Amino acid sequence: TIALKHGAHRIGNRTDADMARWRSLRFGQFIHWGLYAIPAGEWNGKTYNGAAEWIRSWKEMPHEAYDQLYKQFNPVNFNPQQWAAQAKAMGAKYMIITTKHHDGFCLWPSKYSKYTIAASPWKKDLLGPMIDAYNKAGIDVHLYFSIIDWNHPDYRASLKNAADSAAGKRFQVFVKNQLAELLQRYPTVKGFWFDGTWDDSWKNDGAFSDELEQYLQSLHPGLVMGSRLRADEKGARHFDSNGRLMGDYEQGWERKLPATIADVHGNDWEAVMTVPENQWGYHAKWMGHVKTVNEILEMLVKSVSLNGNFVLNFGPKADGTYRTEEQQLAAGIGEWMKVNGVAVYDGAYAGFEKQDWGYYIRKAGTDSVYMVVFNIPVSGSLRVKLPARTALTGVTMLQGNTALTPEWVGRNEYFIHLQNRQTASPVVILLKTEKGENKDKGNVEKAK
Ligand SMILES: COc1ccc([C@@H]2N[C@@H](C)[C@@H](O)[C@H]2O)cc1
Repeated sequence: TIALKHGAHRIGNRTDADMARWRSLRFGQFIHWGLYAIPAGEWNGKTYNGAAEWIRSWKEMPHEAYDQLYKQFNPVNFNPQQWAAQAKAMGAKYMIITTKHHDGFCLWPSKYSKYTIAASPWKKDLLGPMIDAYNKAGIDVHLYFSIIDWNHPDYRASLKNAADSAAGKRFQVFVKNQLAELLQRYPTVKGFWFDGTWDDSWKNDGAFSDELEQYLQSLHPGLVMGSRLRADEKGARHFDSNGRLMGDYEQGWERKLPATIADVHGNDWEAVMTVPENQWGYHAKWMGHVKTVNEILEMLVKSVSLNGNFVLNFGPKADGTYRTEEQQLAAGIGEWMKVNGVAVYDGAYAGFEKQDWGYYIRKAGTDSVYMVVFNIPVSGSLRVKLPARTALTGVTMLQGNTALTPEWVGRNEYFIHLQNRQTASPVVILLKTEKGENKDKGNVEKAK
């Protein structure tokens, strides 16, 4: 291995209570809200085909025009209690809010910037009421913070000369001040979700990002921060030059999921997902495929089955309301989570051989394993292959709490025959297992 001063400082996952809590929550809500919701992906009658929150970078959007939008930001229908109730009904256990996206506009009245909600017609802090409402609903809050800041005069993508370096130093002080300010104003937050850390100016100063992470931990012990914040002193990001994960969980799964358990290398990880193909901020015209409830449920369940968290993104409108598609999605997901969330919360990799019908999720630290079935075979027979010397002692269909009698096909293999093959939602079955050889305990049928 290479001697690194600013690489990973820990081998293996964090085992403290704050991280165990983050891991147990499994399902989060991302919220992208800001000035970009005003143009909503359109300008001068033209539609921007990129992600709505990137419209300032569109050649059809003059920077001056975008930078005046804050004068119109007035979310008169903002109702944080309603937002929190919707998230709670959906079954989300944590929420990540954009405090400041790449455009640099702050949703809180930062004393380090003029480009904040205080300068808008709304004037008032948006983060405080949101964090309070979500915490009251029993939902943890994490703060999204973009290092890239298109509005700040000292932001440099790269440092080409002494003047750039001086600006870069001033910018680092600004970042540190804003992050400390956020922790001081909102002490109940559980973590930061950093973004916009790909430019050379950041990548080439691994020492700063390392010191910043440690500084934030010292201000707020237990803070959970993903792998996107840091670079090591050789410019390696997420994984240091020895291939070791930096930060508390792998944060690279954006609009994509790992395929198998091998892809996560034993690390904690989190996936963040858009409802349409690629829109985080509110876009008036969603193009391409819009994910359904069952598609989202499969992504959530697959993530948990591979020891990860899954975060679904919402993009409120400029007036503070949610579009119908997002409201309906939240409600539909919540419908299923009400009955089956027990298979998601505290869920972990089961260690069973993957089958085509769906995913296994182990209730962390127990002998209970849930089967979440997305693909009922034409035969209606679900094959279950247990690890060696694991006996199956009980099978229960969650819906209706119905005991099932599996067919034992020898050694540690069973079939579970489903009577009803028509289902509009994923079917959840609870397996009780115990160490030991499978012998006919009367709770299984012998193969004929
Ligand atoms: C260069 O490609 C991207 C893609 C997405 C992003 C941001 N990360 C997501 C979580 C959103 O905030 C998106 O704007 C930034 C750069």
